[in-house]
Amino acid sequence: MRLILNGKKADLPEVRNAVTAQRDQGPIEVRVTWEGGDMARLVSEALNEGCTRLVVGGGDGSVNEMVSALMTYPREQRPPLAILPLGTANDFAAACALPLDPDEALALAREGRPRPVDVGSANERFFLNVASGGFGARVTATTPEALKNFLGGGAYTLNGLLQALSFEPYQGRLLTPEGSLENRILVGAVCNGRQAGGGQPLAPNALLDDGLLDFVGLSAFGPQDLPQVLSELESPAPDNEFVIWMRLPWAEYQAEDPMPMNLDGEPLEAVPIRFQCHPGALDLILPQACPCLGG
Ligand SMILES: Nc1ncnc2c1ncn2[C@@H]1O[C@H](COP(=O)(O)OP(=O)(O)OP(=O)(O)O)[C@@H](O)[C@H]1O
Repeated sequence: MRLILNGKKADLPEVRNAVTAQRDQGPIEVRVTWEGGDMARLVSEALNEGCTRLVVGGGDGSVNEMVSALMTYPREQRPPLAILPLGTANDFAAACALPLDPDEALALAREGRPRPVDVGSANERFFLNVASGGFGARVTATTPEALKNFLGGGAYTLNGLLQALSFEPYQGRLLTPEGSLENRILVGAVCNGRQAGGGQPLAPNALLDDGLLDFVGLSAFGPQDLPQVLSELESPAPDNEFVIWMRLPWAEYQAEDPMPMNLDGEPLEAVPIRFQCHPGALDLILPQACPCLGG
């Protein structure tokens, strides 16, 4: 088993102790990144040396780098991957109920059963967790709570929704296998995992192994639409007018101007953007009781 660790986290005593303790159970080789780009090189080295199980130690950004590196290899050459969550938010790991304790995470990495999971892509870039767009791409302390939480199941506030009225929406078209949808979107997300932005549950029912991505979004609305928006937030349905909920294998966003996107924490600005689900593209080691697995 080979652990590729984000160098930022390499000195954490709990990581060192966990590796030492787990070495009683069997060998763990450790490699450490120094900067962006090292992950791809270390993955290449691991595959050349015949590694049969990889562990990525870091936050969602490191997981994304690992997945992006693995996706450049043919499916049969991608070894099972485990996650040692060491980020601040660890949104992907948290939604998957992965152990946050390094000892437990490494034990699961060693003993756990690999499960095939989907990987998402936006143009030529990959994401394992969530691609968020519009205002969601730049979720900061000043983002109105309603936009951060609008799909979070009641976490939004009426005041926040009123603030959303002042935002300039992104005018575009979503081309899907089921047809084309003209939209003026305030915020949206394409979800393989369930949560992003430090615990925002954007797609609380998304599954990692359904071969589909959850497209969620909030369309621009006027003051007169508020009751309708509130009722759609309460009970999301596919035929909603303002709150978008769709499960699709792919969709393409077309627009005059690019919408800022954020793929597992990394920025992307492009038009068009083709979102694609790659079913079962990766074997991930997940807990037995992972809520994000359907099959
Ligand atoms: N030794 C290092 N020191 C600093 N940054 C590094 C190092 N090695 C890799 N990186 C960078 O770290 C980033 C990913 O880190 P990480 O996964 O911890 O991010 P994150 O999800 O933003 O985590 P956090 O939640 O801690 O902010 C990548 O952009 C990568 O280029």
